[in-house]
Amino acid sequence: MKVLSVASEVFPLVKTGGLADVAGALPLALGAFGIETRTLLPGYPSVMKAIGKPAKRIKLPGLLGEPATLLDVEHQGLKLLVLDAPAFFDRSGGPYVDATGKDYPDNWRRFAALALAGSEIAHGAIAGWVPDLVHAHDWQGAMAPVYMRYDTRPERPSVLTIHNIAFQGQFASTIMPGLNLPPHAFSMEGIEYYGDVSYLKGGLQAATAITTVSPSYAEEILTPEFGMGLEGVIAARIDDLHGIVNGVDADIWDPQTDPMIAAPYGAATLKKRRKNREEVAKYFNLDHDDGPIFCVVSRLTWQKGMDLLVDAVDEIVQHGGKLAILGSGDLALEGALLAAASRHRGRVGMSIGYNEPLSHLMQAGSDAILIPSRFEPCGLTQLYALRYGCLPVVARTGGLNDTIIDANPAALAARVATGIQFSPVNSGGLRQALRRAFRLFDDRKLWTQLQKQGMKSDVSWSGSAARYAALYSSLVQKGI
Ligand SMILES: Nc1ncnc2c1ncn2[C@@H]1O[C@H](COP(=O)(O)OP(=O)(O)O[C@H]2O[C@H](CO)[C@@H](O)[C@H](O)[C@H]2O)[C@@H](O)[C@H]1O
Repeated sequence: MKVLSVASEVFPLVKTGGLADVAGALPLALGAFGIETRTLLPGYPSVMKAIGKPAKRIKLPGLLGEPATLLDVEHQGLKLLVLDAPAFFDRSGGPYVDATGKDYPDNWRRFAALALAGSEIAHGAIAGWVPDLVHAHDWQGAMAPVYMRYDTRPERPSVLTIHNIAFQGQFASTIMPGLNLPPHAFSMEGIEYYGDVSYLKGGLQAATAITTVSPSYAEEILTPEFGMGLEGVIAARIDDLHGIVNGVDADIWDPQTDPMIAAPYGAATLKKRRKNREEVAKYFNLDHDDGPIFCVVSRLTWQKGMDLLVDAVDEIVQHGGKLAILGSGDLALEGALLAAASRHRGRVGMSIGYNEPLSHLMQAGSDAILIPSRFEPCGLTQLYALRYGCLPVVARTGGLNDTIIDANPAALAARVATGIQFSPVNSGGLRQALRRAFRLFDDRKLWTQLQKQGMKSDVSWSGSAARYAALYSSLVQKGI
């Protein structure tokens, strides 16, 4: 089977968050099920620089009036179709924001163009390679099923995956004439949303099936609390909704072979973690004592519960713990955490920014990772933590609920616990979870047992890739 994946970021070429990890790893895992995935992604300058000479260049008819070429290239095992469309993607700054952090004003055109290219590929733009199905990711890819639906040529099945419903790609209706869609697409059944245009809503209506990245989150987004206004649209499609938990690329995230950590180790050689722990302490200027090192690797946002972390810092320090934070995001949260770091020198350290190698070292050298998210479609950092023997302390929500087994008495007795879950997700809940973590850490034998149980968890892609493969097959067999 041939599948076209449409994503705005793909690891290792361009990453701002978990979407890139999934878009980079899932195609490789699907190979084992006889599925050949090609991934369509924007030709940002960094991507254009990183890819070698393309095997083929395929000229597309002008995309929304701009010249565009597909570069057919293989990169680290991934088959890519890089959309070389300089009017949209050749600019300094990030994938979505300019150098000052402001959204590009033409994001609506940029990601409509990406999606339109996906639809053109589905309709045979590449001679000899017509996908059986298109798999689009998040709002940036969501218009691919929309363009396919409103095309007069025969439609192919499509899947839209929601990685984060908080980002919906909502724009003023004045963009309609620029989208090259028939006027009736601006309707309840199409992309109209409270008088605006919503790419995600349009995709949810047009895609043959909808997936999200954990079973719990699939249930949560049916409620007003988590659906962010789209709960009604999703409820109407409940028969086509699937929750499939993410996996991790087990080759990249392997403490036995990871070149980004100070000392490799495995479940049988946990003592070797110590060297990584020392390096984390050194990097963050933390005291070299036995108090547990908690870490945070995250976007610093309300979603991730970083205001709850601000409230919990003093508690960590009072109990003799230490905290290493890597992240960036909301300026007020950055400021509050920096203030905590200067208030607690030697106990709290912070690195603002995005640092992939450091994130690996922190998983390898910290004792526990804190993930107090208010909502978490899946979450990947707790899965990396399981692989690295770094105990996840997580909010009981979404994928965190589905992937971590709380160290309650029954789970401890059955020797299946892999972390700590807390609820309600508020400052009190997090502080209570921290107190539990300190108690467990005091019993080193038990702590080691928890680390080992976590490291035994199957967080690979194999089970979930099988579920995607089965879904694709059923959709292709059923047809439109
Ligand atoms: N400062 C930093 N430096 C280095 N690395 C950093 C970093 N900040 C974050 N990261 C990395 O970025 C990724 C974040 O992935 P998550 O799944 O935790 O959340 P995100 O909200 O981006 O993804 C959304 O999509 C994914 C994929 O489906 C869902 O798991 C998730 O719930 C959903 O919110 C991880 O690989 C993490 O290590």
